[in-house]
Amino acid sequence: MPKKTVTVQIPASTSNCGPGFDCLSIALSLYNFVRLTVREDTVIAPVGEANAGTQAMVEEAALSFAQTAGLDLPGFDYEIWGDVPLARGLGSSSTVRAGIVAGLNELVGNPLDEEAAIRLTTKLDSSPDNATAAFSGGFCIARTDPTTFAYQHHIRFELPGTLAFAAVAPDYKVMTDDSRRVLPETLSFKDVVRTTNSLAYLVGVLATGDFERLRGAVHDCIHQPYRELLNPFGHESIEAGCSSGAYAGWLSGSGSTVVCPCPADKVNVVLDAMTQAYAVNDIKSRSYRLLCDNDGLTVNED
Ligand SMILES: Nc1ncnc2c1ncn2[C@@H]1O[C@H](COP(=O)(O)OP(=O)(O)OP(=O)(O)O)[C@@H](O)[C@H]1O
Ligand SMILES: N[C@@H](CCO)C(=O)O
Repeated sequence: MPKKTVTVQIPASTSNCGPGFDCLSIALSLYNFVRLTVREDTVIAPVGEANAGTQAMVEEAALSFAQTAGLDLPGFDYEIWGDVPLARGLGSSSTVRAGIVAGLNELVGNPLDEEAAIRLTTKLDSSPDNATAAFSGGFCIARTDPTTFAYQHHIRFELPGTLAFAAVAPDYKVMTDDSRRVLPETLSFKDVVRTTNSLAYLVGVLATGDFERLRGAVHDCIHQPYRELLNPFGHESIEAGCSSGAYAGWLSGSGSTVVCPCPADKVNVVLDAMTQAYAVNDIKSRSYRLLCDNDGLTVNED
């Protein structure tokens, strides 16, 4: 094996973007890092402490990578660090899984192309939206198989630095599994029509860059309303952001972070308003001034 140590930088992402459930995602300028160093034996070991959950997540990703690539599993030491908050809807679990897959792929000579690596990460993480943005960067539209929901392909385009993303992560966690359990089995025809219209319009606006057209146009009736109980004051925070100059707002992924796309010169005032909506209800929060990451994950040999 020619390479011994690689470090992968992986962007966070805000998925769904309101109406684009499980298919839209925007990579963000907030990062996690995964460093892998090949060992002489077959052990997979953390550098320093790691909890059992993280160890299991890394081992599962490594085993699946080896099976998919048709290779013997190399032993390696791993380190994971970065700024993406856990269980806050900014794709933290996807960053870790994508980092392991991309790092191992590089160490063994890149047997998987990007689409195969995204497919594997989606299989591990069940989030085609987050996985696509983590690898490709930019604004991504993921296509999944209509029967199995397995990842197929994606389309991506870049977003400019004039468009900022005000993100506020309240001081409570929401696990994706819990947030999917509250979703309904069936939906009303009107709710699907409303959401589909908004989804198509949102993609059109982001593709053409006339962001003013987002105002009042981004609605979701198929998952956000059902997730409100798990995300107290998220709706109020989005409303406050929109009233302070944001173009729109949505629950990021499965929550708990809320994100408002806004003109870059308004991001501070928007963030203040969004944060205040939690503060008046005695909920602490962390705010992030972000841009779209148009590069996606990068792999560097140390
Ligand atoms: N940096 C990390 N190190 C170790 N484990 C992590 C890390 N990031 C995420 N995880 C694992 O993933 C779980 C969170 O995954 P989950 O899918 O619920 O949230 P998320 O990825 O932050 O949100 P979303 O998928 O909605 O964007 C954590 O509880 C932890 O077990
Ligand atoms: N699209 C996913 C993202 C979370 O991983 C969801 O909303 O459940």
